[in-house]
Amino acid sequence: IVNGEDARPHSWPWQISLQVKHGSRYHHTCGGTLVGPRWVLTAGHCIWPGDVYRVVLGEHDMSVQEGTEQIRDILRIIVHPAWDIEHVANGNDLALLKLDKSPILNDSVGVACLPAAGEILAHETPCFITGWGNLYSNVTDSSHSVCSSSGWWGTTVKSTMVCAGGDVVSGCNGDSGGPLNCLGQDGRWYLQGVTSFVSSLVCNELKKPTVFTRTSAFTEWLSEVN
Ligand SMILES: CC(C)c1ccc(NC(=O)[C@@H]2CCCN2C(=O)[C@H](CCCC[NH3+])NC(=O)C(F)(F)F)cc1
Repeated sequence: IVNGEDARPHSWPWQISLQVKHGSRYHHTCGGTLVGPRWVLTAGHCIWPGDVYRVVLGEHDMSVQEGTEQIRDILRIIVHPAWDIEHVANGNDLALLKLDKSPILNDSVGVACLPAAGEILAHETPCFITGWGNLYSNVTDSSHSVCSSSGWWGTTVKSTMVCAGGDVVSGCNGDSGGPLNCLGQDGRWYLQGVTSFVSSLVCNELKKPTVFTRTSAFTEWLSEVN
């Protein structure tokens, strides 16, 4: 996250760290969100065939064993069938991870709410991008019409995506797959987006806000799996 700030520990209890195994060690590669007792939603572009992953929940400071961490192996990886790493602009940048067993839900580990099918964010809805990605870049979404205009992302941004953040705060590498957390009318936080891409020049490039996969466009696919 560029121009972000340290979160109060465990204030986003559904935020997970997706870790990839290199040799005998695991390291953080992407964010993700616990969306069910045994299901994590992340970005399709985080998954590389042949790699071994694990999920760490209840994490805050990665350099310290805080006692709240829960580590789970992954039983099954379901990448969205229409995701194509060669065509990021087509969208569908999603993957569902089935955990070998449910984590213990407590103050540090919780499940995020999913929005209703087709729900479109009201402008100025309070949203936060969270993650352990690169630092140095509180966000408002830019409307689809602005975000897909020329000078901005143009036709790269599809209606199955949502833009938020931008020239100040943005997601950055390592935040991939993490949540766009937005406050609902009921006072609950909703997973409105899954961090997909930023400018390849600089994470918080003007008129290139962070682009998220809009979860409300994938309600059907998300409900299919269990
Ligand atoms: C759709 C096309 C015009 C396009 C738009 C933006 C990019 N951005 C990028 O490549 C920048 C540079 C580092 C990784 N990155 C990204 O945006 C990667 C996804 C890359 C997938 C494609 N290789 N995503 C992230 O860093 C993010 F934002 F999720 F945290 C690449 C291609």
